[in-house]
Amino acid sequence: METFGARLHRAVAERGPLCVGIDPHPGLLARWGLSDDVDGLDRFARTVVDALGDRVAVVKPQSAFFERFGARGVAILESTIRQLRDRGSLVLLDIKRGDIGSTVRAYAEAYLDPSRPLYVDAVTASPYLGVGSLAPMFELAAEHGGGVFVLALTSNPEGPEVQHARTSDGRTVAQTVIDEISQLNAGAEPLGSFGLVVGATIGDTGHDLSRVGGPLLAPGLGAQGATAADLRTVFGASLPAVLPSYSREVLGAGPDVAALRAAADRALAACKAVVPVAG
Ligand SMILES: O=c1ccn([C@@H]2O[C@H](COP(=O)(O)O)[C@@H](O)[C@H]2O)c(=O)[nH]1
Repeated sequence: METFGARLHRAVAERGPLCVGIDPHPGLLARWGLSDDVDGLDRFARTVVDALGDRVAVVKPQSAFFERFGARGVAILESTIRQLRDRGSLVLLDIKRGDIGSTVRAYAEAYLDPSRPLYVDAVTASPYLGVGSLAPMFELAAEHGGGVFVLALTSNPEGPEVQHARTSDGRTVAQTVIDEISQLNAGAEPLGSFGLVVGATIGDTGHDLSRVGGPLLAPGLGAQGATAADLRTVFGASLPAVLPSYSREVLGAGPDVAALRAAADRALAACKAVVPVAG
């Protein structure tokens, strides 16, 4: 069984370092001339899949925008995941789940067990009930070749009040998350399956990402104000592990498929100028 880290490494080598989100905001649905209902959601998601599913390394549906429509929205999410997989992009589902361990096990089964309808390549997870509470997610990911991206230094301005707080040993909360995830990836080649979320907006915070050994998802580009050039400041020597992520910046070019592709190509070109890709 090929690990998520190995699949991601290959996908980035083939398609380039880019993740595009599917975030059907009400405002974007309106701009695309779509209704803010399940029909609009379905058309939006299908258009993104048709435009990008066969050319972008990773596509990241944002679960919240599908959950807005209840069971029918989740059914569209299921179908979107299948369509993306058929077109060859890796699917990273942005759910940011976290809970006590026994409940985390159920989340892990929902998203990382290949027999389940919402099975994806990787998910995002929140470590704020303690990184250890996510252990069932790490175990199931390891068993089935999945990946988990854990929030470390998020792109929003409110993040530092929690993430930069100091623990009793003097490290920041974020650094403890970074260090625990680094241990999970020890010895993994060419890339570990356990990643971190580190916003492109955060500037140079002095956190040590040098031993992570897994992918670093960088949201915050485009609509939140960060540029590809900012990745240099945030990641420094860890740039080769960075997976830049854009949602609204690319989606805003729709609904025309050619325009969406052109926007993704522009984003990729900007990232390629900064993020070195191993062959
Ligand atoms: O720190 C984080 C973690 C996750 N996100 C998510 O990424 C996208 C960003 O969308 P844009 O339109 O490119 O701003 C969205 O789904 C967030 O929930 C993040 O922004 N920051």
